[in-house]
Amino acid sequence: MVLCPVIGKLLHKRVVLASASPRRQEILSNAGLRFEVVPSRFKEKLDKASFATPYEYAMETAKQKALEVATRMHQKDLRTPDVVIGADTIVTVGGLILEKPVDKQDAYRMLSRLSGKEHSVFTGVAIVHCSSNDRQLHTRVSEFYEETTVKFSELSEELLWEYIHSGEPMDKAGGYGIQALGGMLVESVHGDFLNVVGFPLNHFCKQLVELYYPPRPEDLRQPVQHDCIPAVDTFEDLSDVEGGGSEPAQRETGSRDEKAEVGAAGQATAEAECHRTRATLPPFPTRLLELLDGFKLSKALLTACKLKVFDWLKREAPQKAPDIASKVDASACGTEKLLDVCAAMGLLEKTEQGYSNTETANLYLASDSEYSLHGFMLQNDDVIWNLFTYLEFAIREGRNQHHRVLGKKVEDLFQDAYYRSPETQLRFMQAMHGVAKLTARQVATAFDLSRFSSACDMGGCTGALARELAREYPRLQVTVFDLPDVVELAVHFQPAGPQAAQIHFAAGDFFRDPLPSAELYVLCRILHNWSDDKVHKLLSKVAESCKPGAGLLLVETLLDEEKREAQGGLIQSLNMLVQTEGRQRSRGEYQCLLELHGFHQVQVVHLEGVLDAMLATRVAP
Ligand SMILES: O=c1[nH]cc([C@@H]2O[C@H](COP(=O)(O)OP(=O)(O)OP(=O)(O)O)[C@@H](O)[C@H]2O)c(=O)[nH]1
Repeated sequence: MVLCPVIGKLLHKRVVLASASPRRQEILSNAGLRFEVVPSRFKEKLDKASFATPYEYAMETAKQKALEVATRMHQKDLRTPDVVIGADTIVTVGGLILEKPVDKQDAYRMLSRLSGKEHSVFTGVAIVHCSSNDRQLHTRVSEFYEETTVKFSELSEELLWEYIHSGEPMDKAGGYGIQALGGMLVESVHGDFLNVVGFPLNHFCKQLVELYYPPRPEDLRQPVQHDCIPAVDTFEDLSDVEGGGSEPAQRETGSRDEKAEVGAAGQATAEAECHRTRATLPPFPTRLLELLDGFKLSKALLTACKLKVFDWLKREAPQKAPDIASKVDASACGTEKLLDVCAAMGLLEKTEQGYSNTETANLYLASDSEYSLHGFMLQNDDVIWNLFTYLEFAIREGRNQHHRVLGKKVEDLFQDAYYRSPETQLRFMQAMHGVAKLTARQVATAFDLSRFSSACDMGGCTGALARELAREYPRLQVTVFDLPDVVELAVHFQPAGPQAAQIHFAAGDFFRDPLPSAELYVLCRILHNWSDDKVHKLLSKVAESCKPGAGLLLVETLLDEEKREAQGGLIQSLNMLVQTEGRQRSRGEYQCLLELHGFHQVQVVHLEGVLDAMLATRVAP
């Protein structure tokens, strides 16, 4: 049901939300709006000093975000949207404009400025109506802003840092999310709460009413409240039997009379249709259909990686579809379709001259980039995709599905599945190397580890994390402990450099062989592979090898205790089910495991992305 009937005016139009903000998406879809999401690429770098007021800055940014999307969609030969909505939320305090923090220190600066004070939150909104004539894009912009004042309690340093480490501030204006943990910092709110969250829904509906039902001259003679959303019977009066054209209504005197001239039967049918639509048409299931299409998008991304499309385009760009097709040895028509989808997903740029990589593709999808995830993509395409086709069996049986994919029994997960041939082992190691390189710096710097002089990275694979630990702590000696086959290949992943002397590889099986001695043991994305029994076995071996005061650095994606949030973590749970013998665990579960094995003083830091790091200290037994 659409509460605000004017939202229904947009149901027949192609509406695009030019925003990556999940909050805006949620607010608008809860209001029954059907829309596509195309995040804007407009860089939020307007000169703040050139605006007389902060809200003008927010409105202009919102407008530029929406116009960038409208222009890009029009140019890309996608169908020009009818309406593009852009928004920008800022916080102002003491004459300063605060946007999203760039790092934890920035979040700290913002939140300490807000502590104990009142500040304003402005959201600027732009509604851009688009039309296309002779391939030219025409736009009409309607913009507005909303202000809400929020007062914070005095925040202690401890609370402030705990909040920052939760990771919540990073993608939020002013460094807090009033709708979640940040709500605990707030003493009072004056004005529209949703405006603080990122989208002033009430004002938006009023703006639509103004756009689609501008007051008639006779209304203007009567005392009419223009800032209200009309009551439902007012809307009945205003109902538009055409169900909405692509333009907002340009009400002219007499437009009602024209409707009155419609034949009685026709009017009755149209009214009945209008009532039926309003009463029975449920909100369009945009999100559901996007979820359904998710696997097709993944497969398109994986296929483009497998065909090395991004490698060819990194070498030479722009290139037309037939040229790429001949290089990747594929049909021209199929390649063009794949390239267009990649462009629509924001992985490629499409211009008259041809296709080029976006920055994301150059950074992460080309196989020779420093932070390439190409190996991880291939592992997903060749192994994980197949395992997920048996998800139903995994759910029914409660175990991994390698036996179905491989057609034989798997006794030893790594030897029989991942390392069953030199090719599968290399692909697995390349995948792990890509992910580890991307996250190693955050893991190495999550805590101050300078008190340790030796570390053992258990199952450390190619040594990507060891390298970052060595870089961060020049007096640390790191042993990478992994299976003999892994150690043999790992040298190929180790670049020469000053850290090489700090890193050593030791071959062994951590379930069977003695562990190398160290002051700090690292288990990074290891325990989630194993059953509770094996986790106990491993932790007791680590505990036995530790002297009092030794550390254990555990890195995993932690589930929340109720297993409701952290979509990434919950998907990892399914991933672990189809792929491994283990499972994702919550912070509480890990804390219990650690304490049971004599590791106390557990500290937790949430890292960017989905990982969490826990540091615990071995106490005397
Ligand atoms: O209490 C809350 N305050 C603010 C937010 C979220 O903060 C961001 C504001 O950033 P911006 O307006 O630049 O929007 P982006 O997220 O970068 O997305 P665009 O693609 O639209 O630029 C916004 O997401 C708010 O929702 C919050 O969640 N709580």
